[in-house]
Parts: sequence; C-alpha cells; structure tokens
Amino acid sequence: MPKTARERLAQILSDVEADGADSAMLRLPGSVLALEVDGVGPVQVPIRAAQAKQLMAAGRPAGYGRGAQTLNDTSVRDTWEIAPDRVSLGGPSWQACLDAALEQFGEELGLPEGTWLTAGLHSMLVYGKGQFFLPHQDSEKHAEMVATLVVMLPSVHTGGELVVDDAGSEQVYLGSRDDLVLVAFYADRRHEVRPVRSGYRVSLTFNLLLNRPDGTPETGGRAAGAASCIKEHFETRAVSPYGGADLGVPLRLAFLLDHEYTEGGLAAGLLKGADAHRVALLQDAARQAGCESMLALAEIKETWDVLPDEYNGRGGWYGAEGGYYDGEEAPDDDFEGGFDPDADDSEGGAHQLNSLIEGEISLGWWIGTDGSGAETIQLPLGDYEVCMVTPTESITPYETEFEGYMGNYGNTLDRWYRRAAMVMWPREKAFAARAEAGSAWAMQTLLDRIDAGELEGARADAASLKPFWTNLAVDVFAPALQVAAALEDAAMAHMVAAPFRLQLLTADHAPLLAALAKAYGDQWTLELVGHWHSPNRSARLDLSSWIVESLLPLCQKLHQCGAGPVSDGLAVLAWESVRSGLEAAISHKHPGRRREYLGDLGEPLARTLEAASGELGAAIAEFLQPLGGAAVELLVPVLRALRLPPTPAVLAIANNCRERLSLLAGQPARTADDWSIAWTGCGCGLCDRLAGFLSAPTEHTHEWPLATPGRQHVHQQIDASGLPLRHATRRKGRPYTLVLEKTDELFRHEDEMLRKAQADFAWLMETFG
Ligand SMILES: O=C(O)CCC(=O)C(=O)O
Ligand SMILES: [Fe+2]
Repeated sequence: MPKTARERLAQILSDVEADGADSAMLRLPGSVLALEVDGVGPVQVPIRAAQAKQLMAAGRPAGYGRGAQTLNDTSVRDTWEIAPDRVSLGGPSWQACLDAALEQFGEELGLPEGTWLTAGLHSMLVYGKGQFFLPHQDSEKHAEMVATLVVMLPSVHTGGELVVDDAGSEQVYLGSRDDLVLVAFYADRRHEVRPVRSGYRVSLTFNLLLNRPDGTPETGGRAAGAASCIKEHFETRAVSPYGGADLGVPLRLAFLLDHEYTEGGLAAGLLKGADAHRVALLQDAARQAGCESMLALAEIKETWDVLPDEYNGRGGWYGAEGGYYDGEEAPDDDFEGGFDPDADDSEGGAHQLNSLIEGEISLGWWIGTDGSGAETIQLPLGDYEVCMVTPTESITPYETEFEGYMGNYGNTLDRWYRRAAMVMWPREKAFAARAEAGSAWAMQTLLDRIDAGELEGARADAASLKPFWTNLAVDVFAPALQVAAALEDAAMAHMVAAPFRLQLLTADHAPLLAALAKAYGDQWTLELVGHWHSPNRSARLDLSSWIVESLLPLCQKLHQCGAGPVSDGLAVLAWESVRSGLEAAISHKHPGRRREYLGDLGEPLARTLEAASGELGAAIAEFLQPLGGAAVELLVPVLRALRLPPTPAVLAIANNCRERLSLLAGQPARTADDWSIAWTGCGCGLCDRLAGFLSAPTEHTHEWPLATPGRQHVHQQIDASGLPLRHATRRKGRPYTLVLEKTDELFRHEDEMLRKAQADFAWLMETFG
C-alpha cells in the first residue's frame, strides 16, 4: 500500500535527529570547585566521613513534590538536603569550567543552534549508607527549565548510582574519588539514585534553563518536502479503516511530540531534544503549506490486549510506573496529578503488550506558537488526523490499570499517557478548526466581526459551526449567548445557543437572556431554555439542585433586566419539574420513603414559589389543596424552607397545612390493645387475607401455610409498604409456614408522628398565626 501523506511526513520528521542524547556526562578535576557551607565551613574533597556527618547535621530530610504539596516519605526519598542559599560555590576557574561544561552539554543534548544553558543551584544532597531516591521526574520549576544538572562531589563510596532513563535504556552514572562527575539530563527523564552501600555520597543539583535569541532555527530544504505532505493531507479525503466510510477532507493534522511538557513549558522556544527541531521544521512547512498552527497538550488512553502472565518478561523501565517529583512544589497540578506513588507494580510494567484494541486521543489545552491564545479546549482526534515518529506505546504511561480477563478480549490493560502535539490547519479553515475544539476564542472572533460591522461574514462563520456544535463546556456558554443575541437571525441564533445544559444557567446570564428575549421574543427564549432542559430529548434531567441554587436569583435579576415573562416561564418550568417529582413521591407506598422524597422537594418547591408570579403561585396552592394526608409531609418542609415574606399563595398553603395539622395533632393516641393496621395491597386474594389480619385489632400473630410463590408475594408487599411486621418462614412441613407478627414499631411510630404533628402545628401557629 502506498504511504499516506501523514506517514511520509512522519518519515521526514524521523530523519530530523535531535543529534543528541537525553543525558550526558563529563568529569572535572575535584580541585576546580571551592565549596563552602554555612555552619560547616569549607568542604574538603574527597569528602571524608567526619565532614559528611557535619553536612548531614547541617541539613534536613529532603521532601519530594507531589501536586502542590511537598511530602516527606523516606520510603520514596531518603537523603539529607541543604538549601542553596547556604552553599557557596567558588574557585578561580569554577565559573569558566561550568560555562564550558554547559556548552558541551548543550551540544550533546542536541539543543537548537544559537541557544545556550544557564545553571541555577537547586540543592546540596548528602546520602549515607542505605539512603536513596526512587525513580521520579524533576518538577519544572520555571517555564525555561529544560534539564537538570547533577554534580557528584568526590568521595569514597559504593552504590549510590545515578540511573537515568535515556530514551528507554538505562544510563548508569557513578561518582568518583577524585573528580567532579557532572551529569545533565532532560527534566522529563525519569531517574533515580540507588541506595548507597558504603561511605557517603554528596551531590549538588542545578536547574538548567534554556536561553535563546529571538528568531527561529534554520530548518533547511526538508521543510519544502514536509510542506507538500501537509498540503496533500489537507486535500485528500480520509477513509474510515472500519467499513471504508468517507470522512471527508481532514480539518487538521496533529503531530505528537516525544517529551512531556507542562502548560508553562510548552512554547516553541523551549522544546526538548528532537521536538525542538521537528517543531521548527513543521512550523516552516506549515507556513509554506498555508497553514496556521498551535501547540497543544494531549491526553491519550490506550486499551491493550496483553499476553497471559506466563509470557511476562519484565520490560521497560524496571516496572516503575509510579513516579515522584523532587524538591519544592511543582508548577502545575494537572501535569503530575497522575503519578501515583502507591501504584502497585503488578498493575503496570510487567505485562507484555499483544495488540492494541482501542486508542483515544484528545487535546485539552492549547497555545499559539507565538505564545498567545492559551485556552482550555475539548477536542477528540481521529487516527486520520494524527501523525507521530515515536509510537505512544513506547512512552511510559502515567497510569496503568490491568483489567484482567474481559471475556471477548482476553486480558486487557488500560494505559494513560500525556503527550504534547503541534496541531495545524489550513488558514482559511481556521475558524471552524478552532471552534470545533470548543474554543471561546471562536465566539470572541465572531463578536469582533459583528462589532466591526461584518455581520454577513460572521453569519457565514456561525453557520459553519453547525455540524459539530454540540455538548459544549461552560466556558463557551456566555460568549455563545452573546453571539446569538448579536446575529439578528433567529434560526442561527438558536443553533449557536442551543448545545448547553440548563444547569449552567445562573443569575450572571440574566442580562444575556434578557437581550435574547429582546432580539427574538419571549417565546423564542423560553423554547431555547426548554431545549437546554432536555438536551438529548429523552431523559429530562433532575432540576432540584439548579432550582435550589440558581432559580430565585436568576428570576430576580431577569425582572431587573425587564425580562419578567422569561422569569415567569422559568418558574413554570421549575414547577413542572417539582410537580412530576411530587407525583412520583406521593404515590410511594412505603411511608418512610415517601416522607423522605416529599421532604426533599421542600426546598425546590419553596424556591419555586418565591420565584413564581402571582398567577403561578395560586395555581400551585390550588394543586396542593386536594392532596391527601401525605401533603403535610411536603407542606411543612416547604413552609420551613421559605425565606421571603409570604405571598397570598404561601398564606393559602399555610392555611391548608394548618387544617391538616390540627386534625393530626388532635387525634387521640392509639390505645394499648389496638393492633389494627389499615392497609390495602394489590387487590389479589393473598393481599386481601393479609389486609384482614392487619386490620383485626386483637390479632397479634398469624401462621399461614403457603407455597413459595405466595410467600414471596407477601414478603414483597410487606417490605414495599414498610409495614411494622416481622415476617419469617418456618421451614417445616409442606408447604412451609409464613409466620407474621405485628411489632411495637406500630405504637412507637404513631407516637412519634403525633408528637411531630404537634410540634409542627405549634411552629405554624407561631410563624403564620
Ligand atoms: O542526588 C542526585 O544525584 C540526584 C537527586 C535528584 O534526582 C533530585 O534531587 O531530584
Ligand atoms: Fe531528580
């Protein structure tokens, strides 16, 4: 099969070598560095035991960063640390030697032409026998931090190797008795310090920052070849690998990078290793192909079929799926949230991948290559839009979950990765390409065009949203409403404003809703709101928490904005939602559950009454009037949840409630010998017999020989109605006997209800008179 444009592009990019490694080492004579530590004085090399002990005494146990926290856990990191402000580095030739070393590291790590490194001391570390630091990544404390430099000071020791994961293979670096051993590695490389077996190991760590002049590196003639692949990609219709459906011409192309980045570190000038060269070349090529580009962070999930356990070879980074960050807090929670020091080894590295079942890639954040326009987005990518040199499975996942045997799939393993990407699209399709990512930028662009008087152009752009304008995130809600109001086209405005959920609507949106009502009418606006209430037309969402939190302030603000009819419409919608909850709750047979469900409706109904117009309030009061005795279980919670001065409707409800409560509170208590329970079942003969036993005031127990199906029915009826009845089966004879016994709960419960009714009645009289 001929190669696709994407595959040829990946081929061109794979030839762009970082011509560099991920880590590099060089040695300097111990004598070039004169070192002094506050409270210890000058440090003599090689460092001997007595001085190492002084240094330990001057330090404190080192922590490691996880999220925003710095943790101390000696099973992860066990070493002594001295803060950099207590360490001075000198010696006549130290700075010159360090500068020369950094220049050499820059070349060996393959940093772009014209850039240079500078080093900032991060800490001094002292390891005694048995001390170590488990595999981890260093947190990138500054956007410019691309690498770490470790300087191992001369001392006699064994163990304490610094092991760096260099593109999948381990590089092991040892300290020396007489020399300074300098090791530099990209900051996203996992590394560890193995336990010291004898003697003392002392090291200095530095953050290496990348400095660059303005202007981009030279990319050479390859850019033209890459540009023609990009053009071809955007001109060739994609075909689904499953069933061959025509997917149309791709709207974008995402090239996945090899290193990991934080939001702060993802900038064209700060890329690591081969990424820097490839992105420079791609930027050049994209320009030549008439494309716009952005840098993005991608989340990838892969589901693999893995070989059964007996095939397991332990591959990869010696099973270390968990990771830690050293030092102080890390810049970005999200970036490292997934590293789980508790990750069980058996979850991860030990499984041998067989075949990929499914892969999902989506972009969650992006930024312009010029550093502008950073925003959170939500953009799933199809395989036909993605291209890479390094396959994802050869990268270390940040989380792994072994599913075990999944029936049709054998053993499956889920792996999650974070990668960065450069995304591009044809310049003339920029609006759609960015809008599809759920970009608030796209909405702002439309508003700017409308403000500039380009209403026609803005409408054409807005129309292009239609195929993918669904299920949008909260960030886009307000801007979309603003655009909708400005379009002056009712159908298009509906399309732009439709794909949201009612739960997002708060008092802040009242002015926008009022503007929509002014532009397109109250009816149109209420239809839109109705659409938000049932985005998928089938399942209506439970509105209770929205009613409790947002309805009243929203309605009040709508009135202030002159949109009273919209407010009234929202209150009607809220009432419809409460009413359907009410109808479901009141028909519940189990009195305990019915009371609970009705009680839960108290607050939503109170807020609805407060938001309701006089007319709706009257209708609600009227609806509640004829409800049976159970109404009290709703009315009391409603009245107790009210906060505004009572309206006529509220007073009518209070009256209704008072009448019912006075009846309940005035009832005589059950006499001690009255065991009658009023109940009706499903109407079958068994239920009738049960009802007969229940209603008899003197019958306390009942023995009932009954075959299995009948017993089951009776058990179910008793449980569903929450009857105060013990019901057990005596497994003797044929058929078995159902033994029923009324319990004291009958008296206790009624007594409790009576006292509650009396307390509620007193409260009501005091509050409403
Ligand atoms: O002590 C060392 O060699 C390195 C320690 C380290 O990895 C760190 O501090 O992050
Ligand atoms: Fe480290």
